[in-house]
Parts: sequence; structure tokens; C-alpha cells
Amino acid sequence: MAALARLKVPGGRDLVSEGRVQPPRIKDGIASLILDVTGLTAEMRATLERQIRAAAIGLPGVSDIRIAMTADKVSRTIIAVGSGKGGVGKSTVAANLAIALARAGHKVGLVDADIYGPSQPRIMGNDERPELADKQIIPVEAYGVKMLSIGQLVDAGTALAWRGPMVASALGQLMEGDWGDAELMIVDLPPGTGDIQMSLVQKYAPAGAVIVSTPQDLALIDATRAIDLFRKMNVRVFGLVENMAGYACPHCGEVSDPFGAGGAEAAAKVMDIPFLGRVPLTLSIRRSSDAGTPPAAGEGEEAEIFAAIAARLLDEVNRKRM
Ligand SMILES: Nc1ncnc2c1ncn2[C@@H]1O[C@H](COP(=O)(O)OP(=O)(O)OP(=O)(O)O)[C@@H](O)[C@H]1O
Repeated sequence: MAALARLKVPGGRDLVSEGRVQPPRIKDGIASLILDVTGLTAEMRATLERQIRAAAIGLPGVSDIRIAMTADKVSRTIIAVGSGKGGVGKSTVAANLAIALARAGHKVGLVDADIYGPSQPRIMGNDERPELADKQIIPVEAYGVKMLSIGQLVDAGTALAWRGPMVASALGQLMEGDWGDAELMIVDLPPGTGDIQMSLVQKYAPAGAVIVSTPQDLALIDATRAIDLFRKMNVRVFGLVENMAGYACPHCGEVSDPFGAGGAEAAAKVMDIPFLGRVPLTLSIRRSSDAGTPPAAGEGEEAEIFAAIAARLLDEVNRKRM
């Protein structure tokens, strides 16, 4: 224990004072040790294991060491982000919500499960290939958010032709990646209601869903259908986000409503679900999303809009189901 007391948990405090090891049992020169690796990534676990071996093997009476790792399962709150139809800005909202939640002090994971158009690597500005450790994919990181995208595993064209079981297995690889201490998981779903939605609900029991819609009637009709489906599958709908609402002219500042106004808020009322907020249609959101510098990570009005929506979402998540 004295030799182990000199070791630090990667990114943390002393191994022994954190209570991560119990005194080892030593028999026939073999030390058996139980190590609590709760919240540590595969890489941190491997580093710690190496350090323990280096510190202990060779001590008087210790010729080998067996380390059994245990971990409390981190309880994760899965929040699905869906939309009735494509192109309404669901991925943009999912990415910026994830960043806003991380900025509010939460450990956040972002899963891009949109097989029809995996766009998180572009929006989050990170298209690194994730690595594998112990058959688990290790998420990459951007703006304080851990992220995995179906686009990092295969190209979108391939995934499009997949049938149900392959879709489910790809979703499984993403969801069961090495998410470490992530407590909130934002899952960017494909638009509409298909295999990925079904698999997510059946296998991973999301705490609830956020629906993104533009204010047009057509988009709202599709959003209503998505909300209906989640409800039928017994998934709580945390609320509706209206995206691309009100266009502020960058020259004169006048606000116009190319897609109508207030439609989503009214629709939320009719459907009796919370309205989480409104994101304006701006050139800067389009540019920053496409350039991999999401506005929620910056300063100013747009960052505040996403922070406010994230705060409302958290209120809903924390509210007990009635
Ligand atoms: N509030 C906004 N203001 C301006 N442009 C936006 C806004 N929201 C999204 N966009 C832009 O609209 C396009 C579509 O957005 P995004 O990819 O997020 O939509 P999606 O609903 O996820 O689409 P898909 O169906 O392809 O998954 C992108 O070019 C994005 O930058």
C-alpha cells in the first residue's frame, strides 16, 4: 500500500486516498488487487494498470500482480434529438445544445446517429477517426464534448443502403463506446421515424426526446408525427425547439419571417408539450455551423440563446414525470 500511495489517478488525486484500491492479498508471490476504475477512460485504466505493475512487481515477496477492475455504472441520461423532416437544423441544434450543456458544467456525450447525413464531424470541427481500445470505440473530443459519429465509421453513402440489423449494430457501437464519465448523452437521430429511432428506444431507453422544427406548417405537421411516435413508444417529449425563426437582416436589422412566426410555440401548446425556445435564422449560424465553430462555444447573443434552451431542457429532464 505504501508503494501504491505514491501513485496518482490520471487526471485526479492520489490513488489510495481516493479509495480506489483495497489492501492487496499476497499469496505465493502473487498480489491480488481490486481496483475501482469508475469514470476512467480505457486509456486512463491502462496507464494506471502499468503504473501499479511498475510500482509493485519486484517489491519483497511480490513477483506478479493480478488486478481486477471494477466500476460503478455511470448512470447516463439519454436525450434524443429528432425532427419530422430533414434539413430543419436538427444536427445544428443537437451540437449547440451539447456544447451549451457542457459549458453549464455537465459531462456531455454527443452521438451522431443520422445515417442519412452524419454532419457532426463537420459541425463540431473534428473529423478525426476514433480509436479502438478493448473493442470499444473511444470518442473524440470537441468543445468539451465527447463525440462519436456514424460518419467516422463509414461513409454516409454506404450506411444509406443498410438494413435494420446493420443499423442497430452501428448504433450499438456508438452507444457502447468508451464514454467514461459522460452523464448526459445527446443523440442526433435521422429525420423521421425509422430503424434507428426504434433501436434507440428499445435498447437504450432514452429519458426523453427534443423535437426540432422550423415554423412552416409542413415541417410542423411532420414534427407532430414524430412527437406522436415517441409518445406511442412511451418516450417522454421534453419539448419543441423552433429553428430558423425570424431572419434579422444583417444590413438594416429588420426582422422578417421567411418561414412564418410563432407556429412551433402554438403547435407545442396544442400538443401539450413544453416549448424550449426559438433559434433565429442567421447567416452567422449557417457559416459557423458549416465551418466547425458552433456558436454555442463562442460569446454573444447566439451562445446565450442556446444556453437558455439548454437550461430549459435541463429543467424538463429534472422534472419528475407526472
Ligand atoms: N438557425 C439557423 N440559421 C441559419 N442556418 C441554419 C440554422 N440552423 C441550421 N442551419 C443550416 O441549415 C443547414 C441544415 O442544418 P442541419 O444539418 O443542422 O439540419 P438537419 O435537420 O440536421 O438536416 P439533416 O436532415 O440533413 O440531418 C446547414 O447548412 C446549417 O448550417
